[in-house]
Amino acid sequence: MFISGQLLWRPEVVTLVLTSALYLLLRYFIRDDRPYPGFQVVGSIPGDWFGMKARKNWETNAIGIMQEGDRMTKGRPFQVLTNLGPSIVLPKQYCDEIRSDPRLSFRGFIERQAMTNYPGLDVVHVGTEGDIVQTAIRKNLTQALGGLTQALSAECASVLREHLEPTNDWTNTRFIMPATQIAARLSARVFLGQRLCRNKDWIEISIRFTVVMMMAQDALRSWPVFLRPFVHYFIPEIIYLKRLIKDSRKIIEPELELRRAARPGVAKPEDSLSWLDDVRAGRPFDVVSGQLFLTVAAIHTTSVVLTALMYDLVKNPEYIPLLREEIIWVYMEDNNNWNKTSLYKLKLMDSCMKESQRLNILGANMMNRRAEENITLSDGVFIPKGAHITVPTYHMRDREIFGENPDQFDGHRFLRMRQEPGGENKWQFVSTSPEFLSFGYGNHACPGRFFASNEIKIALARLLLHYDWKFDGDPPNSKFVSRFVPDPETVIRYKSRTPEIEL
Ligand code: HEM
Repeated sequence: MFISGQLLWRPEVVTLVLTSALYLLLRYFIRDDRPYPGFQVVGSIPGDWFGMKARKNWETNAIGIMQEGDRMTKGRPFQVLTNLGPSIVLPKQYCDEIRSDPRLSFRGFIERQAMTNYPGLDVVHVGTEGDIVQTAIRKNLTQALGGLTQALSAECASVLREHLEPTNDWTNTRFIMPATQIAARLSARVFLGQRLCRNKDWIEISIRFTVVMMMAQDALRSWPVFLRPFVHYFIPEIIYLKRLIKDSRKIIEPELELRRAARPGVAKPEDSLSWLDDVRAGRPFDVVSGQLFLTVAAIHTTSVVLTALMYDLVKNPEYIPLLREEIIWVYMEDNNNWNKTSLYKLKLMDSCMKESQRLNILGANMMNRRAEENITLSDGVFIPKGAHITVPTYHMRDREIFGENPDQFDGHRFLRMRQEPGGENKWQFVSTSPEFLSFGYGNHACPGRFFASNEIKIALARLLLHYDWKFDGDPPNSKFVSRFVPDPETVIRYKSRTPEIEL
């Protein structure tokens, strides 16, 4: 007892104890996950001082927590402790009120999610300045889409030759890999143009960038808030991310210089490199960051949606011959060509795509925004400046909205819903509404969804006409329950078939 008492007062032990106490105090008081006043917290765990268990709970059971919140508050707003910090959950009846409120910013959400206050991670912030990317997609890309179908289809054929080699035997593919290549190459075709779209280094960077960025965010977030300003310089994932940005500059900037140096009057290539430069109209804007932001927004989202769709079709193979028939009919009706309206006519395909997206939504919550001012909603709910809000998506399996067997894949569901009065515009793959939040809703709803829709249709037409598909064993599923994440190890099987028509 006496010896241990003496030991306790040795200077090194006292220093250690005081340092540890100071560390714990700082960690407790300087944090970014303190709940907001005035909203019931759902999903917290007593004694979980640093919110570690609550974050884990959110990761594995976000839908369950929000459904519990809905039950506890009888449909009123409440808050949850997400892995990014607290968020106020507004049920879907608030969607129309908040959709266009300029005081609710998407950029603020990105700032917290991507930790854009740190060099390297700030690339998505730089890339979204002045809504230049968003305008270029809304205005230029969407208008150009009708004329791009043939070029994208040819690009897709080239990807498939390389990544789903022709074979007469049933062959395994980890489908997320070719799906990612398709999304990366088709995106590169419209983002960087013909000259750079097959540049292997760029394709590699564009696929890797999002993954490294997410790893870098996780690595930094694992440090206590007060240490982050010191440690971010030494985090290997952030150092690697900065290298990828530098490498991107080496690829994109010479092409940009060439175009800027082109003689006036010479037509510029139709791609986002030109559009971003046009839309910025002399305003300072880093086009390379803009392109990297676009790859983050476009590639893994599209490849995951395409993968979920293929899983659903191999699980429900009765749709494959019906879809083939529709593709052949539309293509032949349009004089053996993809013209401006051909993809719109693929209505069963559109319905299957939407059904798959309904069942395999990428997030348990959407419409993530930060309040840039104090806001009082029409029913008196007060959202303090700086608070983050979000809307749950679990109602996308609601029988009252979507009809019978809402947990089962029904490829005709949205085709039927489109035929009901007022349904034609509401239930297309690209339509957004409070009931269907896969592309978000309102001012910041995904502007790239029209391009994503075309990419998926073009790719699926080739995947179904040129290959047969099946799976052996258990049906392929998502890695997580609350959001669709394909397990990269999941294998489905394919073999070549002779297409009835040459696309
Ligand atoms: C199927 C694939 C895709 C899905 C599921 C998807 C989903 C989303 C979602 C949920 C949002 C947030 C919307 C909100 O909070 O209201 C978003 C935003 C965005 N998406 Fe997509 N997206 C996809 C493909 C693309 C593509 C291909 C592009 C580019 C061509 C793109 C560009 C963007 C941009 C720029 C934003 C930010 C909008 C803003 O800041 O206002 N997305 N997307």
